[in-house]
This record gives sequence, structure tokens and C-alpha cells, in this order.
Amino acid sequence: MIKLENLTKVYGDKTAVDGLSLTFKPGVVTGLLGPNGSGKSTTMKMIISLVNPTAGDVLINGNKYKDYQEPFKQVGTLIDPSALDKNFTAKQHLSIIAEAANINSDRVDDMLQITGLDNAKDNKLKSFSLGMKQRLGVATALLSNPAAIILDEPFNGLDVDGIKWLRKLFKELAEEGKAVVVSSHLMSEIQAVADRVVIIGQGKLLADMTMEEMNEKSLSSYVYVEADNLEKMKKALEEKQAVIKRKDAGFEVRNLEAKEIGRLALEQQLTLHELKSVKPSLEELFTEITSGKADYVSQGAENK
Ligand SMILES: Nc1ncnc2c1ncn2[C@@H]1O[C@H](COP(=O)(O)OP(=O)(O)OP(=O)(O)O)[C@@H](O)[C@H]1O
Repeated sequence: MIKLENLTKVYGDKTAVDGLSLTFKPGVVTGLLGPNGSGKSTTMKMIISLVNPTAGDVLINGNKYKDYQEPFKQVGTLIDPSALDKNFTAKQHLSIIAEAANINSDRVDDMLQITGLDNAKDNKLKSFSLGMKQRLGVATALLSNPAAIILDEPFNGLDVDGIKWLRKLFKELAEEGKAVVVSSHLMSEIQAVADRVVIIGQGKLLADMTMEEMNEKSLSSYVYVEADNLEKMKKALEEKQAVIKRKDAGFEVRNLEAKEIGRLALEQQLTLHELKSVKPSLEELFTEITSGKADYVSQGAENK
């Protein structure tokens, strides 16, 4: 169990992580989601004492990572797959770590097998694609058979087969009782595998819910309506106790079904320009939760 207590990191005048309190539990795959620059990597680095918190604490089964004699048996990590010595082969890379950490060398072969790198084990890392480096990063994280694994954007660079393989692996690791924490800035990568989703934006906790709760929320649909006389439409909707919000050239309406809105428009002799039921996808819900919370927004996205 990994417990974050009011975890905070300030860099100069930038608060990268802002009072995060939450728990990552054994047997659960947790998706740590957030837009670029929201503080995911900094949070993960604080868990494994690579970055010192400005305030707050991280406790792993009651102790700090750096206070364990063999911390890698508590938490295995994949933080930056590019930080590998490119002149080593995959097998050499894992063997050196295994020897330094007093891990049985059989684990090296097992991990190469599990991560599909067996055929490439004697190739130098400089010839590895990003996807292969990610696989090696996962092998490294699992080498010590840790109780928890924390992986920063592990789906980056993986092809479709690689993504499927990794999702299956995460499920299996959770079934073995490990706490699995996976960061991503894309809901689509996480939704098929996570049991729970933690969403952060500008370092703050925005949502913490099970995938079931998230799915239920995404089903909180609304009706979009446009009419020739919006004022009259608004008045009629309000009289029916509908919850309305201005959107584009019409309204988002909750509490009233499309057919009731259609009937209301007929009674009021309004001409409807558009009437449709909308069910936000998980991706849209994620965008709604994090909207305005991204530090870096591309020009294209900003203008949408
Ligand atoms: N060493 C550092 N010095 C100064 N600022 C930093 C440092 N590391 C991170 N930051 C800033 O802290 C904020 C959070 O960064 P972080 O890398 O944790 O976000 P992230 O959610 O992992 O982003 P991404 O999805 O882009 O990897 C950003 O504004 C970043 O610029």
C-alpha cells in the first residue's frame, strides 16, 4: 500500500504537485491521469525518493522508500526508458541490476521472456526502438518481484500488440496482489485496464473513482437543443425544472428527455434546428474534468 499524504512539490514559483492525498492499493490497477505538465512524473519520482517533497510524505507499507534496505523489493519503477546505457545489451542491462540488487540471475531470463525480448536479448540498446525500451523498462521494474510497480507513460511507443500485451500483464500483476500504478495523459490507454482512475490537473487531485463510477458518470447524458427563439425556449425549459446550460447555438439540457423537449417546442410553436441526446465518452468526461487544467495546450487544441 502506497500512501500519499498532502504531497507537495514546489519548483521556484511553480507548484508541480499540490497537496495530493490518496492511496494506491494492492491488487488494483490505478490509472494516474492528467494533461501534460499536471504533475504525474513528479508524483511518481517523489514516491521513489528521486525527488524530495516540499511538504507532505509518501509512505510505502508504513515507511519511506529511502528508509528500506532493499527499496526495489517494495516498488519497481519505469520512469524514463531513455535513461539506459546504450552500449549494453538488454541481457547485460538486466544482469548488472540483478547482481547489484542481489537478485537471482534466473529472474533476468524470466523477465526477458515475459516482456517478449528474448530474441533481442543480445542486441545493444542503441538499436532498440522506443517500444523495445519500454518493454525493457517493464522488465527492469519487475526484476525484483516488487509488491508495487509504478510506470510512467508505459504505453508510449508501443504498437497495438504491445499495448494489448501490457494491459494483460497489468491485470495479471494485480491478480497476483501487486499495486499497479500507470500514468497516462490519454484516457483511451487506461480505460481498458484500470480498476480505478485518479485524475490530476495542475498538481491537484480532480477525481478519484473506480472505473465503474467513471463509466456511470460518463452516462450522465444530456440533450442538446437549438431553436429559432432561444429566450422563449429557455423560459419553457425552466418552467419544466430542466437544468440548462448555454452551449454553441443552443442549450445543454438535463432532467428532461428529448421527446419531452420536442413536445414542449411544439406547444410553444418553436421551430427546432437541432435536438439530440448526447452521451459523453470517457475521453470527453476526462476532457471536461481537466478542462482549463492543462499547463501545455497545443495551438490546435486551444482553438477548438
Ligand atoms: N526539475 C524541475 N524543475 C522545474 N520545474 C519542473 C521540474 N520537473 C517538473 N517541473 C514542472 O512541474 C510541472 C509538472 O511536471 P511533470 O513532469 O510532473 O508533469 P507530467 O504530468 O508528468 O507531464 P507529462 O505528461 O508532460 O510528462 C511542469 O510544469 C514541469 O515543467
